[in-house]
Amino acid sequence: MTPAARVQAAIELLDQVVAASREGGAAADTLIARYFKTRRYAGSKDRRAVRDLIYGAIRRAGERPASGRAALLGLAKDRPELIDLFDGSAHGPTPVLPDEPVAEAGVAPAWLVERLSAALDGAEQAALLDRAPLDLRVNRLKATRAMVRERLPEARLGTLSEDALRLPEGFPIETSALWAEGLVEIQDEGSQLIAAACHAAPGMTAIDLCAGAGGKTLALAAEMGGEGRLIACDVDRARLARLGPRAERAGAGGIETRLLDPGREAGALADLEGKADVVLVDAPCSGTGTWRRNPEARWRLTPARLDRLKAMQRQVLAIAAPLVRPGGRLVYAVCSLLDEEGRDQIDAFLAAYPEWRAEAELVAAGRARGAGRLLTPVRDGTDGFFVASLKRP
Ligand SMILES: C[S@@+](CC[C@H](N)C(=O)[O-])C[C@H]1O[C@@H](n2cnc3c(N)ncnc32)[C@H](O)[C@@H]1O
Repeated sequence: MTPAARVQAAIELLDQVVAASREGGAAADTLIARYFKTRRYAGSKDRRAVRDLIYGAIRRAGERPASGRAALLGLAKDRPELIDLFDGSAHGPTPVLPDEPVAEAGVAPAWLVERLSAALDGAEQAALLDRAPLDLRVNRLKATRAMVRERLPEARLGTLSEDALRLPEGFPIETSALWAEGLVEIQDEGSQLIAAACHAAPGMTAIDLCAGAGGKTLALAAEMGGEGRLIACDVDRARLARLGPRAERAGAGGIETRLLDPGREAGALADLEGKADVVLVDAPCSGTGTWRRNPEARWRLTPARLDRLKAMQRQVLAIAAPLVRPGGRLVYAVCSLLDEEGRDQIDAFLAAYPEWRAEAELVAAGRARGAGRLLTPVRDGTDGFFVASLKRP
């Protein structure tokens, strides 16, 4: 592909990304993969260059742009050499007209910036759009960090979690034997800290209430060493079904799964009431802390969707609390830096359950925020999270 054709491909794909963000369509990565599946003439260098243009344009535009072309013209403000490629050549973009729309630079839509500003300064907000490294969690059921490092000299030691290794963005770990043999899992170091904050140990009963595909369940399983009861629950059948093969690869046997019926969760969990040493509530959230990995997510969020997510968070907290045994703990986490999903939810929980206590020592990272802690890309080098640990008397 010529450089101009790459720009045109990026514009076409950005059009799709913009439409998908408006209509609840597929993620940018999926759209890019689909696009190149039918364009075999594009080599790996072309794909990389187009991808780089697309993500550069997405990261730069805070508000959802009017079109793919507007998004790319926005990027050209920072990379003026791109303007020369709007040359009207056979596969390239048409020349730029006066007064064409150009996407403005920004961190996020204005309503979101206003809400993020409660907890984050400008630098912390901008870092939400940095490029993320690739973090691994060494699976203690099968390996030690030293063993893995010997086979993976490119990896640096994570500084916050004792199981973490860090690789450069884009490292093809999923094609490695280490991954196929279940010695490592892809997991942000912040997620690893959240699982560690549960203090799961052999012999315990632990419930991962919002387990999804089991990223944190597998970390809990490694802590428990196959002894005790680990129950992974979710309302999403497809996500929960992905846990089985992952657990097998990780050598984590004996994990129970429970598919919950929305609105009837408490009934399905009645036998576990007052039994859990720890309940992890990795609640559904806006994902403002994960924009480094999917920056177009900020064009998808609306105030109404955020309200629905907050209602779900209140609901999963209310489902979780009765499951905790006296003296046990509930660990609440969201990959969001909005106070309304983090600090304020826990303030409301503690007002409703005044005898419960927030634990101050929960992760050796981040900064205090209300009754919990906030992890941020700029300070901790992790995705953004709020986490709190609540002890039942
Ligand atoms: C942030 S994701 C979990 C990610 C997962 N813990 C991990 O580490 O990969 C939140 C999950 O909560 C689930 N969820 C939403 N409402 C729920 C409910 N009422 N009960 C249980 N799970 C729920 C969603 O289906 C979603 O998989």
